[in-house]
Amino acid sequence: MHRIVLLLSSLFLAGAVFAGPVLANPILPLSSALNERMLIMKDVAGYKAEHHLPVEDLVREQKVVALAQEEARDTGLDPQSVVPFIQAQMDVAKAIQYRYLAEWLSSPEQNWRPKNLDDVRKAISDQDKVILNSIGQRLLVGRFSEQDKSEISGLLNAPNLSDADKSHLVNALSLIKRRT
Ligand SMILES: O=C(O)C(=O)C[C@]1(C(=O)O)C=C[C@@H](O)C=C1
Repeated sequence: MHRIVLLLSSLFLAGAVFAGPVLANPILPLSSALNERMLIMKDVAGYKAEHHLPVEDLVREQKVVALAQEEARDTGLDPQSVVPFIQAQMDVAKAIQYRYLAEWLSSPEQNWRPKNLDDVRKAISDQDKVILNSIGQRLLVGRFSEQDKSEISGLLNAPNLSDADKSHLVNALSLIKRRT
């Protein structure tokens, strides 16, 4: 009986120890929002291919940066420190789109139509909010460690994403600071 009580209480303690950090750890929601953002690039590339639009849209990029800086302020992040990260996300987004376009030259996508660009851009902004919020939460308990960076890299799995893209993203991510 004594042993059972001991076993149950140690299981309970182990649960308590694990439950806290796992629930409080924003690395999973952060990585899945990063993946979601990159997955959306298939629709962006498809729409641009259909409408003969260039991948790079610098006017849109300025808007994305401005929206992110606003979100950063609301989340307690230093708005200036998010700029290299947001730019890295857009660099990677462009690289992914170019890879889709290259792929479609020899194997066009069958029975598939891209979503409307306005809807897709709304979805991108929504993911940016989730991403910046998770980063804000994570920075409340300290900076991103090397282990966090490699954990995030390991969770990034969107199609057409290279290892160099992953490093570019996580390196820029670790430059983000909270507002002082
Ligand atoms: O909205 C677009 O047109 C995109 O291609 C997406 C995105 C982004 O990542 O937010 C990427 C590249 C463009 O230059 C502008 C914005």
